[in-house]
Amino acid sequence: MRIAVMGSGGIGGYIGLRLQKAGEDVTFIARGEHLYVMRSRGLRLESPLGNVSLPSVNATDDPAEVGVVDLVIFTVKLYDSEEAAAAIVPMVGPKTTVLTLQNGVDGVDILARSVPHSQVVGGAIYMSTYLQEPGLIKQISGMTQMTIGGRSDLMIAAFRDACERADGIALQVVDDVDPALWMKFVTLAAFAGGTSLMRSGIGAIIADPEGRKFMEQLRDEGMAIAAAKGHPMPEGFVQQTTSLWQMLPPETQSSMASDLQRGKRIELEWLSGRMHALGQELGIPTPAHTAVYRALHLYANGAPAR
Ligand SMILES: NC(=O)C1=CN([C@@H]2O[C@H](COP(=O)(O)OP(=O)(O)OC[C@H]3O[C@@H](n4cnc5c(N)ncnc54)[C@H](OP(=O)(O)O)[C@@H]3O)[C@@H](O)[C@H]2O)C=CC1
Ligand SMILES: CC(C)(CO)C(=O)C(=O)O
Repeated sequence: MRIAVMGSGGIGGYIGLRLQKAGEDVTFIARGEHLYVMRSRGLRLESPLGNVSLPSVNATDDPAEVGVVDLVIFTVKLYDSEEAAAAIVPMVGPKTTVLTLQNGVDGVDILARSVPHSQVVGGAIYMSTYLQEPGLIKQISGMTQMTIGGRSDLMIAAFRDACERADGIALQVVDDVDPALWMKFVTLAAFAGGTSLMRSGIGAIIADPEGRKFMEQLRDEGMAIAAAKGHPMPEGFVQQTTSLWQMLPPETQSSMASDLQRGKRIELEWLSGRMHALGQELGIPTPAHTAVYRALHLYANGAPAR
């Protein structure tokens, strides 16, 4: 199958590399220095699961040059979504499926403003990867799980076969992905908000009684919002998140926290910002998410000038 990866950073670069290694025809859409390095030296992965090197990859910054593909894997940050969604249109024919693996619950709707809603599939991915330097993806834990929708979609069936042949991707395909998206949203909005605002790995936060309370508040607010939107968290969710916080290596923090530390833009608007907005719409108080949103808003577009 012909696959294009729109946004070849931590997640897109990782999935695209794994699929090309498994024999798929992959084109990476990228820009800047990363594109230049991929074109001249290929793409590498450093991973606890084993390092991988692709000396040669197809990479471009121009989706029109690629033409129509079978599957677009959409992995730009949420703040780049509107522009990137408009840019993929030349790669989307009537039989193309567009799979978003973005965090939050807005990815599908943003894409559906540029391509037909019926061709967009959502997915929730549990993985920790980032672009360490141009041409080099770093994976910092062995997590490889993703749950995506589109069980009756032919392109998703082909994608599932490709993932089975590939290393380092544990894929589950379901009919209705909304429960998985909302569960990740509630979990991640708390994790990203807490580790970003408290500037620490999860271990130190939950060892501190007030830090732990704040994490619990973030989680409980998310659960109330999700339930009011018709997506209650499953039985045992509270215990599950508590165990997750305890099991993760103590230094673990979210991708939003590491973007914040590196002075990059952050996906605040679609995580705590979305919880805050939904709280206002539904009349549900979200004091912890609102505090995260307001306190980090100054940094949403990258480190402010001093
Ligand atoms: N990284 C992780 O561990 C996880 C991330 N996620 C989610 O996955 C999504 C992607 O995150 P992540 O992979 O970390 O993001 P990255 O920033 O690592 O990668 C996104 C890439 O897309 C590029 N890009 C953006 N717009 C365009 C464009 N128009 N044309 C070409 N390239 C473009 C960016 O380039 P540039 O740098 O120049 O802007 C960047 O290289 C996010 O929603 C994130 O929340 C989910 C689970 C875990
Ligand atoms: C918590 C984690 C690593 C899980 O995939 C994540 O989604 C993120 O940090 O953005």
